[in-house]
Amino acid sequence: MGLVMSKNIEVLSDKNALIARALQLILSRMKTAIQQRGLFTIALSGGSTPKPLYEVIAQQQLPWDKIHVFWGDERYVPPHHPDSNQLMARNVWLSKVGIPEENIHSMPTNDSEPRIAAAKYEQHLQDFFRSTSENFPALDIVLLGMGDDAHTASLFPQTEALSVDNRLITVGHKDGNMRLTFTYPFINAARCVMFIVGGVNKRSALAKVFAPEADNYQYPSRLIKPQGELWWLLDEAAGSELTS
Ligand SMILES: O=C1O[C@H](COP(=O)(O)O)[C@@H](O)[C@H](O)[C@H]1O
Repeated sequence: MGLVMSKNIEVLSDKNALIARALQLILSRMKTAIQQRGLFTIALSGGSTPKPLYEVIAQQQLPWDKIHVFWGDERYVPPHHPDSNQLMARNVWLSKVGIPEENIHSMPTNDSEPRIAAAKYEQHLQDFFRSTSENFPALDIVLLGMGDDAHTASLFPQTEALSVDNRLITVGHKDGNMRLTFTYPFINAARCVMFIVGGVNKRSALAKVFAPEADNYQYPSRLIKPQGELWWLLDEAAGSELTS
């Protein structure tokens, strides 16, 4: 595993400033990716925090045919279920722009066995990136959130998913509910990993994630040490104690 290239922590004044900064970084990395490689790949996070970001991305004039959207995690529910991460992104962003359906790489959730769905999505990624099982593909951006238990994607504290280091996708679970998730080494292979974290309820988890020593299995966001850029974008409510 290579060295972490750069770690950037920014505390923005409020949620609007947080979203504006995330948008600026995404657009800049998108421009570079399209200039250098002809396409831009991004993995989305779910939950509530990124919704206003997706709404504002939908308002941009972008080369949609060159943009490929994946998900870093998904709740194991049908695509129209209110908990579905892809449903939220489709409703506020993807259904509102001219992105080709084949550029939307949603996680499959229709197999009776989530393990089979995880293997299918992994194969889809390997085929798309033309990588091999020894070679983890690098997305241009992996967007992440963080729960108040320090989980990220669907890598929850003290779960088996945290020890999977030889796959791209595995099965996670929260309170007995199954999920699909990128594994931590796959996230770490990205060119840029961007956490977007807001709200006072995230403060104590952030303190543990940034502590010089703490249990990685109790605070899974600590496992994220990408080979490319690492951004922690925080609003004042979440991040003020980190800078004081
Ligand atoms: O369950 C999830 O939660 C995290 C954090 O969500 P937030 O609502 O606190 O922003 C999210 O990053 C993850 O993708 C999602 O499945």
